[in-house]
Amino acid sequence: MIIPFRPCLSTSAPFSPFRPIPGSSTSISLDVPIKRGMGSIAAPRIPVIRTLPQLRRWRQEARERKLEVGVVPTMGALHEGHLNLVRASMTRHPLTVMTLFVNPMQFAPTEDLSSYPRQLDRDLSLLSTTLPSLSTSSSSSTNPSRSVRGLGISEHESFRPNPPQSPTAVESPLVVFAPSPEVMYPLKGELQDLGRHKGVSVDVKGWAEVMEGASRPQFFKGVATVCTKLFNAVEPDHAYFGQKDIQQALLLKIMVQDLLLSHPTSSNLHILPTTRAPSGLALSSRNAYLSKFELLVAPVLHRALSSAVDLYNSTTTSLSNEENQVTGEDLVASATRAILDEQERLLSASEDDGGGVELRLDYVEVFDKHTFEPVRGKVGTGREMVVAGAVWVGTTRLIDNLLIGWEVD
Ligand SMILES: Nc1ncnc2c1ncn2[C@@H]1O[C@H](COP(=O)(O)OP(=O)(O)OP(=O)(O)O)[C@@H](O)[C@H]1O
Ligand SMILES: CC(C)(CO)[C@@H](O)C(=O)[O-]
Ligand code: BAL
Repeated sequence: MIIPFRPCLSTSAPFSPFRPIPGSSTSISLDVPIKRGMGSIAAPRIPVIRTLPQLRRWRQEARERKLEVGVVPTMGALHEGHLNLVRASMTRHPLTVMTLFVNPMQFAPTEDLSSYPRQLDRDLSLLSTTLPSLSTSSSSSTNPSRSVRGLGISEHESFRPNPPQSPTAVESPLVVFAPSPEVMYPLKGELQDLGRHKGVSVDVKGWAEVMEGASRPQFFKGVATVCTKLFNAVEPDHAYFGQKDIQQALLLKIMVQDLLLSHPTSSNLHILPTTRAPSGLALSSRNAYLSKFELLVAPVLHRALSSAVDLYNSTTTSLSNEENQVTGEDLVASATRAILDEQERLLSASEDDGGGVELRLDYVEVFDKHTFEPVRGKVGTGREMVVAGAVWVGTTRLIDNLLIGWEVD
């Protein structure tokens, strides 16, 4: 997808990510290790913000300079799907904050909080590939500063040049906010067993109990709570979420509308398309749990959802008679059939074809984009719907969805 460039708010000249913002003693700078010699290329480094006071100073400075801020909330273990969200935000706004926080509150005590992949070094080096390399020469002006000037924001260890060579201070279009659980939940206490949790939580009743919420009853309370906190902390002008977690993104739009949030507003909370592997499998941090044999089976979810969309498309385009139109039940049955067929195939398949892999259907559903109600009876045309599902491949739970009648940003 090509994301159109939109001019940044109130900047008098087009924003250049590497153009220093003049006149500040507390600007965020990004130091760049460079090789000596003409025209060498350097990998930029990403400033990491750990505390609320640091974040607030950084945000205040952005506000004073009228620089728009986009936020990309994540739990880390980054992949190309996350990077596409960051690229979109960086294309549209002069400053982007990626948040990296594995949020205990959205994991039930039985879920995978302790094993969830945490790999900050790798995440930072992947993120640095989203920043343009700086082409420079040995005659570049040098600035010995190697921290983010004035704000006490450190660069991550792995990004310190060793040995330091002529670092050049530049403004960073991208910073990472990686808070500890104590920063995000200052009352501390129980965060997973919500029956014993003391403190604030945010409940989006009526939208949080169905589909993903039916399978993961505390998931959306945890997501809504942490995103409210992240939005309060970052005060983003815009926020970016992935279609892969479509119910989450739509529910957060409803939440910011109902809480009257202004940073971001509901219309500035953007949903971007799912990034997929060539097999169709939606990229997901949890794909790292899959064995090579399970990876052969995992794309079945996308195939199953595609079969429902194909059925919808074939009936709405070929049949003018409303009597013959497809029903929500038909779409669910089509996707379910594809999963059951794969289960049957696996019973007699060789190991190299996924034989021995356990595949279980959690749910497949067609739901209305606006109400989250399951679609039943004749689907008709012009309705905005989501075909969504979840499967277990071995001990890993995977989700995916496709849209009917509408598109994301
Ligand atoms: N394949 C993808 N394409 C586009 N956006 C994605 C993709 N995967 C995740 N995202 C988005 O990235 C943001 C952060 O998601 P998160 O850190 O949970 O990663 P994840 O891959 O979804 O992890 P998990 O496997 O735990 O679900 C969310 O808005 C999510 O929808
Ligand atoms: C939105 C989110 C970062 C909240 O923890 C998480 O649910 C995710 O990564 O999708
Ligand atoms: N991508 C949503 C985060 C979760 O599954 O916990």
